[in-house]
Amino acid sequence: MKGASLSVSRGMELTNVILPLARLALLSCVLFVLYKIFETSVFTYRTHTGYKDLPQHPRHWFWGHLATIGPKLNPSINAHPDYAFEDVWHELGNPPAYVVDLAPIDRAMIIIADPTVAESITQPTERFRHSTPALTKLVGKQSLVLIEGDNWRTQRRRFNRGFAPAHLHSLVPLIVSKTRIFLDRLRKHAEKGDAFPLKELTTDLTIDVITQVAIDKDFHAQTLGDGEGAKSRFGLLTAIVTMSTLIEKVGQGFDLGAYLFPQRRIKEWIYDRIYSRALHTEIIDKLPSSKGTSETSDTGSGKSIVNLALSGVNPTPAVLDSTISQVKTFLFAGQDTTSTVIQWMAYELSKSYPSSPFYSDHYRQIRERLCAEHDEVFGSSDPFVLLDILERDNTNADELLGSKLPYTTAFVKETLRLHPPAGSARLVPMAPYDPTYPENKSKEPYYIDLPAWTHSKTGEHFESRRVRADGARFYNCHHIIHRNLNTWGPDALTFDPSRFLDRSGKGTVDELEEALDTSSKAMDGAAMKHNSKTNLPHPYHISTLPTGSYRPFERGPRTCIGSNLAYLEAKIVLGVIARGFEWQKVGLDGTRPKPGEVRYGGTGKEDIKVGEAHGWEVWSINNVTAVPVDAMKMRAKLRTR
Ligand code: HEM
Repeated sequence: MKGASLSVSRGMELTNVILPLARLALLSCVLFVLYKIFETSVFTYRTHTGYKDLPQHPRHWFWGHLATIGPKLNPSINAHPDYAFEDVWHELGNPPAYVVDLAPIDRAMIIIADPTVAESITQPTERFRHSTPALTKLVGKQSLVLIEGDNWRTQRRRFNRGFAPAHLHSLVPLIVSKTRIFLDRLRKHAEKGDAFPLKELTTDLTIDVITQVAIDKDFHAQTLGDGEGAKSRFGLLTAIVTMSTLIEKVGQGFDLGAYLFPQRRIKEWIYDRIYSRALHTEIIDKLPSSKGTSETSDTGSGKSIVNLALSGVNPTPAVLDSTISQVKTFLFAGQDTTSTVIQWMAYELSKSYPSSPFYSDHYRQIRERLCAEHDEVFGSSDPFVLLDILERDNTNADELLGSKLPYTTAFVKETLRLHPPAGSARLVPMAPYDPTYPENKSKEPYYIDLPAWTHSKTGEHFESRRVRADGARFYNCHHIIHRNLNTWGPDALTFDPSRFLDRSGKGTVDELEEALDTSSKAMDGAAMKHNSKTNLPHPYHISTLPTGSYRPFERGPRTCIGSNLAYLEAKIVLGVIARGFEWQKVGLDGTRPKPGEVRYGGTGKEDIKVGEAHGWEVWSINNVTAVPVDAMKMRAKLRTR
């Protein structure tokens, strides 16, 4: 009896504790839902009234553009949202910018197709000293991509040294040694004659390069088998790849599943811990105080980006934490992007062989010109001799990989024009009050200037005007900007490196950048009249286009820190894959297309529909950056001369 009354009183005690807690939890949920409804209503009202002066589809009074554009952005369509944005842009008559109003599900997004509008978002202004705040979601709250203001400026300065061309050129032998392993793996596929996903090889290569360059550590991504060492279930390399699949993607709208079932967040948290801990060990171990020397390294170079960033700095816990965040960003941003460029270069080369459905003399001549340049600079005896030359003596790597290879540089640039791996997403807090950015102090509305434009279908002319656009997300859609016929001319969709050569056909990256600046100053920013009598290698040559027409690495203060490294890697690899191999794009089943037949490289039924609709062989999907849908399945054959 006594025992029974004891358990009753214990039960009552428990009820007394649990009930108030349950009530509190319920109240919090109700308050949270009410807050969300309030926030959504504010956005819905403001976006419906605020952006009415921007070109757009007809809008539903409550659902905005969700009914018309939402289905095109459905993540189950296995294609990057850029294609949907491009479709809508054509439907609207190719305006300089237009609005996609996703309220009440998500913030409105202003899609930018015109270089001058893109420039206004990314150049410094009085309100945003380092350009409009970034929006990209990336690993680590302290990531260079996410931080703002003076914090960003200090971090960027610390790391700029490690990405400067002079420093990177000193690392050429190291990049070459990694490229040799890549070459061996390619050779094996060529000997077997099998169809293989090129992405596996290129991503392993870029991971090897970026880990070595950033922290001076060789993780042997190219030689480790799956499940071994850093590629084991909880290894660093697995964490890098897994994290990139978990990051929230801009342009995919509100994900109810992620809200209700937070498994993804938990997985993200676990892999982030693994990632941070492994890097912590690497970075702390290499601190002078840990081993009594600052020159510890796998390669003995002691010149990693982290070493340079930490030299002369007091390594406080805050400094180390932020350093780890930056390294995480470099490891993430430095592999997929460059890997993708290499894949598209091989794809563009494949069009120069008769087995491609897109084969023409135009593509064959491009390849011949590229290979002739390599023959001239490196000698024609052995297609891979450039690796020996660059490894032996890197004192003139600058000249060899720069001014001596103008066509190679132009080829890489043109690949980045037609296949940009990333756009740029920015966000302006809403004035006078933004519930999601209460710290925003500005009470001023934000405006963008739309240049005059003519509707491509109706011919209707619209004068330039100033449009209120605060609270919106801006998306500089590099995919559209780089394919804009108004800017790049009628052959904008054709791969042609000559757009980037100077008059003599010999130009360096630096000279070209200079040409860009000079032309912009001389040109008043407006679209140019293209004079076919000028002596330029292409009628819509880069030097005749408005400032900011070409922006694969974005422009302004927050331009990509890794662009020099990406160019360097891409040019060395192009030197190997252009002369050394014959490329053939194949479908997922690896079979060879019949002459004139277009093969699709998708992953399922939906993909095939997407590809068929556009006549594409391969296209991009959204993996935070844009990556080829089928991991670029190819066949490679050793070239005989
Ligand atoms: C072909 C290769 C690459 C492309 C196309 C590319 C593209 C871009 C773009 C478009 C941005 C601007 C993002 C925005 O405004 O939201 C950016 C920023 C950035 N990229 Fe790259 N990137 C490449 C390679 C790399 C490499 C190799 C690294 C590092 C090792 C890197 C590190 C970064 C970082 C840290 C930022 C942020 C810079 C800042 O805000 O100060 N990227 N990149």
